[in-house]
Amino acid sequence: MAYVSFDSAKKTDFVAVGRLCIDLNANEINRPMEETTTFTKYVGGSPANICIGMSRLGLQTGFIGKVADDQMGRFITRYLEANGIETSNVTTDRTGAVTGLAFTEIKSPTDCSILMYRDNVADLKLEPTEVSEELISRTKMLLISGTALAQSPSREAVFQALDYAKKHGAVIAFDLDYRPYTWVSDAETAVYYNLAAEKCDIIIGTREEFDMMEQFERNPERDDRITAAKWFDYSAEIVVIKHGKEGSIAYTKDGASHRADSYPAKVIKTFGAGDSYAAGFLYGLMQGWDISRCMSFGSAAACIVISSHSCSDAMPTSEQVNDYIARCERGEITAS
Ligand SMILES: Nc1ncnc2c1ncn2[C@@H]1O[C@H](COP(=O)(O)OP(=O)(O)O)[C@@H](O)[C@H]1O
Ligand SMILES: O=C(O)C[C@@H](O)[C@H](O)C(=O)COP(=O)(O)O
Repeated sequence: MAYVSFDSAKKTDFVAVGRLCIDLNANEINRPMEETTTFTKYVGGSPANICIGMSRLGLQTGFIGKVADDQMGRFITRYLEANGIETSNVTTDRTGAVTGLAFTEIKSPTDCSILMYRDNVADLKLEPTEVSEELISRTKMLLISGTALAQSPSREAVFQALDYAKKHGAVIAFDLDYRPYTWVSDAETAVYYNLAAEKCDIIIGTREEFDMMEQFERNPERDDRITAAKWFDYSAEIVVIKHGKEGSIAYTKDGASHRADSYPAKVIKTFGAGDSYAAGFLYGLMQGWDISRCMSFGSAAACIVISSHSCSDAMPTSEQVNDYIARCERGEITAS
């Protein structure tokens, strides 16, 4: 059964709005940042990673965002273009804002952290007037990501994109992508996350991200079913709650739930799991697959990325994901 339907007459499959940044991933893995001296540069930012993932999977994609007027900004735009992503709505900041940097620390496969440099970043300067209604009008699915709600004018730009998506019948997906350091207060965070989530058809987040959104509500047992049920009174058709290595659970508006285990992986670092899972899951929905198959495909995509050094550059093709699932089924891959 299809929980969301896509307008096949539209030319563009998928557009993401929000953060375009740089990841600098430690080359010396299994070491704290204090002892790390070299890094490899990749395009980063959660919505950018998801969009790159969708493009690798073979979809027609585009991005709505803002980059700094510097070498890093041009590196990002060129990488998107090289990956077949339409950049007509990637604008360039003219105020001297900088590119956001994420330095990743890989202390062990399970102990990873991210040090973000995000003062005066270009991605949060996207203006609502810069959001292209024309692009959204020809797009089957729009993805928003929570960090873009952290500050004006990017916050208003996201709400403008949501308005255009509603007006033109695009399916709206929300990857919660909660990064505490971009926000001023917990209350402000919860209020804007909830306002945006009300408008979305598909909501994907970790248990901890939903906990943040529920700080004014009663869910003492942190019950996934209670979390999901709230959103079916608004626009949601599917709510996915991720539990790291423990897998994920998806609830649908008809009251059903679907659980997916994770696949084994030789983990290098855990970041990037959520972005690749989202790309795989949303791609599956666009193919008309049932929810369990979408979750399984997302889970395998996540394993490929966490077994790799990068997030964006490691986003798999559908052949790679299918091959990974087949190898797991044959018992050829075991956990690290
Ligand atoms: N250590 C792991 N081994 C195998 N799969 C994992 C692991 N960590 C995460 N995953 C997969 O990635 C998905 C998303 O990961 P999760 O950590 O919940 O999201 P996020 O990266 O957004 O915090 C999980 O549902 C699971 O399928
Ligand atoms: O989102 C960022 O700005 C950083 C990402 O590019 C980074 O690699 C990462 O943290 C991925 O996040 P996840 O998929 O939620 O683990």
